[in-house]
Amino acid sequence: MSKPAYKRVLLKLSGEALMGDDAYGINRGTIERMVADVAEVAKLGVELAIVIGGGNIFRGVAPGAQGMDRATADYMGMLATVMNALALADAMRHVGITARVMSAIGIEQVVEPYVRPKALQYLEEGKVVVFAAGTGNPFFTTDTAAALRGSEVSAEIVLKATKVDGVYTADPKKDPNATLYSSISFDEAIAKHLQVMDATAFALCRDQKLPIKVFSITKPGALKRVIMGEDEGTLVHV
Ligand SMILES: Nc1ncnc2c1ncn2[C@@H]1O[C@H](COP(=O)(O)OP(=O)(O)OP(=O)(O)O)[C@@H](O)[C@H]1O
Ligand SMILES: O=c1ccn([C@@H]2O[C@H](COP(=O)(O)O)[C@@H](O)[C@H]2O)c(=O)[nH]1
Repeated sequence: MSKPAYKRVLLKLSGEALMGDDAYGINRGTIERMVADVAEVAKLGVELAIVIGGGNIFRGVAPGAQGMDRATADYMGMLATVMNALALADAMRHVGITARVMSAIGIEQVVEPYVRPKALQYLEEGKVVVFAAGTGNPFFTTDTAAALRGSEVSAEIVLKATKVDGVYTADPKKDPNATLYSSISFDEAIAKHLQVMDATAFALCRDQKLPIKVFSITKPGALKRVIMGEDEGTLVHV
């Protein structure tokens, strides 16, 4: 039987994808499907560190944040990711996966703080680690948190599980003529201002020689195919 292509990965899960067809929030069926995909690869023995986005909650409250100072709005966004992380860990518990949530901002009564050696210990023990609250700093994104935590835990690759099936020449949701790359270099993705991830995340991964795979979290079996090293999504490389 073929073996997974990776021993340790950083999986960036789209917050927005969690809302499924709803206007915002967490759709029960969607989170269950996502967790079933995660459980399938965790059971293969792959060490999984997860960063979850917050768009499903944050974009729902965004109109109320209009006129607010940017840093305050960003802290609200980070808190949204904590809610998603808690929901994700709870859904994993239901399917027999042990997960630990670690937050980049101090809210000890709710979740334990991010401590790198502890995160590494959990991964070595086979627990799934969910990194909440992004980088802990405003003016960043959870994509950058994925690049940062992926580098810190020495993941072999960042897997960006999102709503589109890879990196396109333009946003495929806006441009019907956009075409899919099977691979692209960091320099080209940055130079072409491809918005599928922010430039800070691309630059950090490039500097750390940490490849990124962008693929669809809504496509059945895609996560497993990526983990098995099969042809799926777009590879962003040095
Ligand atoms: N060149 C491109 N190729 C692919 N997708 C692109 C491109 N440019 C823009 N996009 C958009 O980027 C989106 C993915 O990035 P985004 O960070 O917005 O979402 P996410 O990471 O899935 O969600 P969240 O921020 O809630 O975690 C896609 O849904 C797509 O519409
Ligand atoms: O390091 C970070 C991560 C996130 N934020 C804020 O949270 C929201 C939601 O994150 P997404 O990456 O868009 O899912 C983001 O828009 C920021 O406002 C942050 O400030 N710092």
